[in-house]
Formats: sequence, structure tokens, C-alpha cells
Amino acid sequence: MSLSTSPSNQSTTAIVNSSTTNEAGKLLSLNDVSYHIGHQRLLSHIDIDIAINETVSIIGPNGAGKSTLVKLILGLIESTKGSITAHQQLQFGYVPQRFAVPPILPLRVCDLLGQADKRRLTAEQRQFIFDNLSLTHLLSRQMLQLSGGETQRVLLARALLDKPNLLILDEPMQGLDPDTEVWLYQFIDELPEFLRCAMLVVSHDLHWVMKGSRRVICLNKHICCEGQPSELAMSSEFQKLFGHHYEQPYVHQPHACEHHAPSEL
Ligand SMILES: Nc1ncnc2c1ncn2[C@@H]1O[C@H](COP(=O)(O)OP(=O)(O)OP(=O)(O)O)[C@@H](O)[C@H]1O
Repeated sequence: MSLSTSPSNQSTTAIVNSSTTNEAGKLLSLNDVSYHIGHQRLLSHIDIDIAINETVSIIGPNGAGKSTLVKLILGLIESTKGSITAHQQLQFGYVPQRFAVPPILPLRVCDLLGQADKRRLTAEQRQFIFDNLSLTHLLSRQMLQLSGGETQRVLLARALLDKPNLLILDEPMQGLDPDTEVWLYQFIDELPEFLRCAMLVVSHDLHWVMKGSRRVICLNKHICCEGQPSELAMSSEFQKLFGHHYEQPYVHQPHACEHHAPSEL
């Protein structure tokens, strides 16, 4: 496997079925990527292009290989076959599915947030993140003491403080109550210009994905189908995997929800 960086005008293998990525605006390409452990096939023949500032949602049943895909993109594991090409210098932001702080490790919110590179944002831009994620009153708290929603806000802030050009959110809504979920989806949907970036969102929340996403990839050890939600809902592969859970027609309503500040939640 290779992870290579190419100038943005250099073309790589085109992705089949991609309706939104344009050649010049690519950020990252996975070309025929497979990942096996021994004889166990975790992912096969993955072709994905992610464009600059594009949001891509990944859905799939348990064990489909979603987290494995994230680890491959982050470079935490190496694919058995294929290549991953970054068309620009990548700055990752990553909000993991789980964040376990060992009980014996004192780690305050300010310690975690202090690890971010302060040169990437201005003081005003950092303050915007603290204010909008309601973090100021949490700064001296231990990470271990935070609720699930507070932890997610801190992890999102940690990722954003690095001003990523690719933000990866692995099940960001796990453990959140419905109001906080709505607020967080709205927040990431409406990031200000200085934080605008490509996003890869792994989610089990089928209704949000189909309502709030513009491009969805359905994974089950390989890419079963991908496209706009309205196209995906018609696909027989999607119907086979999710048809019994999802029968509503797609309506894109990214701004239809009430906006809640996190301090109200
Ligand atoms: N290091 C490993 N060794 C062996 N099998 C593994 C390893 N890592 C993952 N797997 C297996 O690979 C499959 C895909 O795992 P992965 O965590 O990527 O799935 P997922 O789609 O993220 O699942 P979930 O929705 O349950 O989080 C699972 O069957 C898992 O048990």
C-alpha cells in the first residue's frame, strides 16, 4: 500500500459512480484499496474520492469495515492492496468513536485542548470554537468527569483547533440525547468559513444520513452503493441492507431543525 501526495492538478484513477467529485478539486483518493488480516477480508476494492470541502457520509451494518476504513485513511494501519493518494497536504481532525481516559491519568480539558497547534487559528477563531461549543466553563475539569455530550464537544473542539482540511467523525453522536444530536449535526453543517473542510462522517443514524447528507457511501466490506440519498434509497443493495429500517422518501432539510446552543442542552 502507498500513501502518496500529489499536486492537486495531477489526476489519479477516477472513481466509478461518483457524482460530486470533480477532478481538479480532489483532496484524497482511495484507489482499489483492500485490507485483509490473514484470510479475513475486512475491506475489498475500495475506490473513494473526497473533494475539497465535501461531506461524505459512510453507513454500513456492524462489522462492515467502517472504522477500518477510517484507520486506513488516518494512516493508522496499512492497506494490503491499493493506494491512498492525498492531493494536498492533509491536516486531519479526528473525533473517535470511543475516547477512554485511563482512570489513573489526570487529563484536564485544557490539557487536551492545549495540545492543538496554536498557530493554526487566531485567538478570536479559537474563542469562537470555545464559545460555540460552550467549553469555557469546562476547561479546568477532568476529562474523566465529563458527560458523553461534554466529551464529544471537547473532542470536536480538539479536532477543529487544528484547522483540519479533512475532519473525520466516527459515530460522533454515540451516547448523545436527541436534542444534542440535532444541535451537533447543525453545528457541523454550518461551520464558519475559516473552519470549512472536507468531512467524512461515519454514522449509524440512517435517517439523519439520508436527510442531511449530500453524498452517502454504503459499505459492507466493499462499497455496495453510493450517491445522493435519493439515488441510494432506490438501489437494491441499499434496500437489501436497510430497506426494512428506511422507507421514507429523501427530503434534504439541513436547516429545518431548531438550533440549540449547547449550554441550553
Ligand atoms: N485487528 C483486528 N483483527 C481481527 N479482526 C478485526 C480487527 N479489527 C477489526 N476486525 C474485524 O473486522 C470487521 C470490521 O471491523 P470494523 O470495526 O471496521 O467494523 P465497523 O463497520 O466499524 O463496525 P461497527 O459498526 O460495529 O463499529 C469486524 O468483523 C471486526 O471484528
